[in-house]
Amino acid sequence: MPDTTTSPAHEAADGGGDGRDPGSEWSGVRLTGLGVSRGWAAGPVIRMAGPPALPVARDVADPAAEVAAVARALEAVAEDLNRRAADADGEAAEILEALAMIAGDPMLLEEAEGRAGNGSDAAHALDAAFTGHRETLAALGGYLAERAADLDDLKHRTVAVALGLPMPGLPSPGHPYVLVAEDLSPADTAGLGPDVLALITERGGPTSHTAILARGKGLPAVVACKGITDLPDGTVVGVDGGTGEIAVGLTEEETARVGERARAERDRLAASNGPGRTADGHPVKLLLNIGSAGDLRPDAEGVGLFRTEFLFLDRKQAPSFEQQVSAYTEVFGRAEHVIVRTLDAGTDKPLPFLGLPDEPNPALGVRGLRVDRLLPDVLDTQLDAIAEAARATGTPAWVMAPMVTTPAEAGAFAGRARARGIAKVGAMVEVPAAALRAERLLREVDFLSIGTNDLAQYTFAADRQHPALADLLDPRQPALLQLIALCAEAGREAGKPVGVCGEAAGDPLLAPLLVGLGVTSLSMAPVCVPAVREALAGLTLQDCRERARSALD
Ligand SMILES: C=C(OP(=O)(O)O)C(=O)O
Ligand SMILES: [Mg+2]
Repeated sequence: MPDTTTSPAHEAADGGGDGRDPGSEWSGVRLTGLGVSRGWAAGPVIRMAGPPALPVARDVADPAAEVAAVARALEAVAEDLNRRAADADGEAAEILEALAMIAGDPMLLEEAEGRAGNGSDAAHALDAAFTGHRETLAALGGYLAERAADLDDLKHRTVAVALGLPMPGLPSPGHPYVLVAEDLSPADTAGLGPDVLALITERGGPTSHTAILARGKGLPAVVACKGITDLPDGTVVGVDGGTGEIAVGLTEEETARVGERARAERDRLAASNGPGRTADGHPVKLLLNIGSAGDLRPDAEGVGLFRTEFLFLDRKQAPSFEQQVSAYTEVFGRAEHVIVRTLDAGTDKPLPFLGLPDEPNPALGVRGLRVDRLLPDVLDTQLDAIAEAARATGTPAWVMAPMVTTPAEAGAFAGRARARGIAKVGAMVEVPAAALRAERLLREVDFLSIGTNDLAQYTFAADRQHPALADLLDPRQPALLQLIALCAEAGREAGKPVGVCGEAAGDPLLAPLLVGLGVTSLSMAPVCVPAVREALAGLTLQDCRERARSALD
């Protein structure tokens, strides 16, 4: 593999800066998707393989060769998992080691070898052996039944090896690469290692949680890119996460230039600092959207959205009170103002440990605060843990609930939070019903935070993950702006803060418009702060208001 890689991804490059688009200078074939996380990168693509399809059983001429192939496949999978475990730490390492042990289980080997010795080809022998073990575990119920999904994962890996296909799951080629996938789960995205330069998916939408996680990691990302999974592994591409342009077959010189541009842009934006304000000094708090303490930045004005569910995405067991206290304490100890959002599970953010039932229409089902209807203990434990972390650090906790729909829900949530001594209680506005009743909501809570990602999804009845509906989800749509204006007006009358924490807040073209509508803070991925600060500093409050007025028209 020639050394054609560059890694601006981890340098928090932002493509918005000097107005030049390095993509416009790239030669060769182009593919286009939706740019969802700005920054540039160049390097060889590697596709994330899906589970292998089991072909029709072969006639076996040499059973001994199949027996040997079975053993080799199990060994290769165990070795790969152990290698990954050595590179990981904490819980991830423990999970990988446990999986490696299952792959090395002598009973499994004996079962699969027995089938291969009796005339099955290696892939079918492995498939049958894993399926048998899975059924046994599922029948035992409880914790062991939960391990059944692990066996499916191992089965897919070993069968892929036996068929000579790449193992499914995140690749670990040992060099930097651009990750290409049909789609990625939030857990896959959260687990991306430092060798991933950028990610490109064939499906996905601009406000999907995969896009949000990529932005949080400062990783250039393009979604809804048709044809990207047809590229052979190793093809060198240039990625512009701002425009969504992918240049295929970049030259070495072009690759090097991408790295230089990204570095220069990073340096330029790093020079911007200080609190958010317009040219005439109107203050607008610029806050961070984080998923863990690792996303914090020292120069920020605080955290406007701590997505606590991102801490627990791939867990099979509910996090304990103590584990939560420790995670929240880590953040409270390092930031003075933190708004914690209680767990927002469901639809595109599955939390397996909750064991929520499958639903025909999950985005309209039991998600966010509604999970409390089925599992009230989960919210109680989380509020206890937040209150304890606040006490331990002396940081006054601000807490808000996702997917609040009615003032009664807001009031009930506020009552439970206040009973624990939580300083400020808020509601997210993500459902049009909540925006329409913002004034009533503010009788129950101390602040509102507008989640434009979901508010757009529910206002326009357009799935936020749907690549073909991005135009409907555009937050410039007057209907959405009108709902935001209603909330801001209610906040002004009540004398209570109303912020925006959806992805719109981090867009330097939209941020002034939101300020013009009257919102008091903008919370965004850390990588977006410098460009938004710069955009606000170039306009007066009156300019912002005029932009808002013409957008509403
Ligand atoms: C901030 C929001 O919440 P999330 O993206 O996590 O659903 C939103 O919906 O805008
Ligand atoms: Mg939301």
